[in-house]
Amino acid sequence: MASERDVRARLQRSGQEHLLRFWAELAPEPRAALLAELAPLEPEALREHCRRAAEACARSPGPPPGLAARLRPLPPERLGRASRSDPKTRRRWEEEGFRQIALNKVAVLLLAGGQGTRLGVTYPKGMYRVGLPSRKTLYQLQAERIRRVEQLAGERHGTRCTVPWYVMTSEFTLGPTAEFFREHNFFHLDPANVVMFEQRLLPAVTFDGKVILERKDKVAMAPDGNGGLYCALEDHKILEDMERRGVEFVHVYCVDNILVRLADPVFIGFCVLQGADCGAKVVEKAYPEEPVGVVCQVDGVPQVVEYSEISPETAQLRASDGGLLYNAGNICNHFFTRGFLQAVTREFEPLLKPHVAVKKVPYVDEEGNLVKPLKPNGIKMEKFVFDVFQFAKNFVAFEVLREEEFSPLKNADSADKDSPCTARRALLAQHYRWALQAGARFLDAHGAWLPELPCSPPNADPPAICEISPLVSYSGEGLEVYLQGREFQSPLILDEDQARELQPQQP
Ligand SMILES: CC(=O)N[C@H]1[C@@H](OP(=O)(O)O)O[C@H](CO)[C@@H](O)[C@@H]1O
Repeated sequence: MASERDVRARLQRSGQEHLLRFWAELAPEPRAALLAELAPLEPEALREHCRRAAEACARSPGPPPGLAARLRPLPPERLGRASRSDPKTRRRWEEEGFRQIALNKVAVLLLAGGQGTRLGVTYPKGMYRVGLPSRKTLYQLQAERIRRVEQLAGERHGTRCTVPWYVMTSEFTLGPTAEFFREHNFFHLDPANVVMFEQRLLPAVTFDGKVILERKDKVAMAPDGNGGLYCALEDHKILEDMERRGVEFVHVYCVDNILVRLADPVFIGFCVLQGADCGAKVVEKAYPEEPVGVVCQVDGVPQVVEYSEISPETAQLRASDGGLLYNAGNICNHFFTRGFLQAVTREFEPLLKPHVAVKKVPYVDEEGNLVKPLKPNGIKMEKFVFDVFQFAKNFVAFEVLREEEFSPLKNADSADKDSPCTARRALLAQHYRWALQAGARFLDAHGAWLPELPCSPPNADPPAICEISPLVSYSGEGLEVYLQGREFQSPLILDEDQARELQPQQP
């Protein structure tokens, strides 16, 4: 283990010796913990990290000057549309996607290192229950969609196949996530096909470039953003694991979208048939200030401009058809070939520029008191997963329907958007639509017909509660055998047991 002297000397070189200012008061155990935390910080890198943070913070907040003039919408040839394509084309994409899945060439990778601060929970977001009748968590829904897509691909191609699930966690989420998966028996996935790995943490820094002490014996550390993925892939030899398994295509997604389609065959097939090395799913932005990044071009190169970095004037610009000019909302669902990820980890990662987030970071003051600041006092530096798009040789975007594929869980129920309540409604409304399309009808408690969609306002509960297990249907397929011409009273919970009961008996 590194000695206090070594660590102190290194900290001096990076201008951060204040981190040991409570050393004399610490007992042996906290001393060891602090040294263990400080020892891996390279002096030059730490000095540079602090310098960049202070410098970025000194610049005026908001979009970089001149950005607006460099932006253009994505050209139409880079944009595919799931909803506006003819059924034959869609089917071709889907078939290709299933073919690749059946060949075991597709993996999913979950970005789950975030701390869920806006949602206000102390545990990983994936463990959250939005209040579905089944009481399923986000993790469970995702696991079941993986199982179902494996099954569908396997049935089509007469084979058994696997979609490995890579889960990037952080120091904050690894322990509880791993335990949760174990407690739930990996949701009946083979644990050998669930690979958890940890992203790095970086110290939070004050506005004048000093690393913050959270306690006398602990540095305030934060995950390095979802773009920390690329270092983490390298740190944990994840691309080698993919290569061993024969994985060629990776669907990367973030944990909070309740409607996420894992390894979506339509998206995968579209990207593969386009010969893309990198792709992003998008939805039409709902309103100019919506907190989603926009997929566009900067100086002719595909990029995402994050919602925190676009000016309100630019976000409000209209195209000639009256719609938003920057309309392609990023839903954090990305496609990468393994080859592209390899090029990123080997070559491009150091070129990714960190973004600055100004946050309230609890700290210990000069007298040793713990302080919970009321105003932002610290800087966290984060890389963004989509910042690698600029290095793609063939980038494509793929537009999907919001109501079918995007309802993120960001805030607590006190907010009117992107909350547990809106996520639950989005899922239940979707399942109600699927059930009606499959020929079900719903009755109220008095036996009267309940209305069919679309009739309920977007923010209301659907007329009947209907929840369909992902193990029964991945994206609305195959429901007619259970539902066609049948009447149900709300709630209908169509899980595997219920499906067996509803299945027509073979003579
Ligand atoms: C760095 C990053 O990936 N930001 C993403 C991500 O935003 P967060 O606010 O960080 O959750 O998810 C949004 C979609 O939910 C997407 O629009 C945005 O661009």
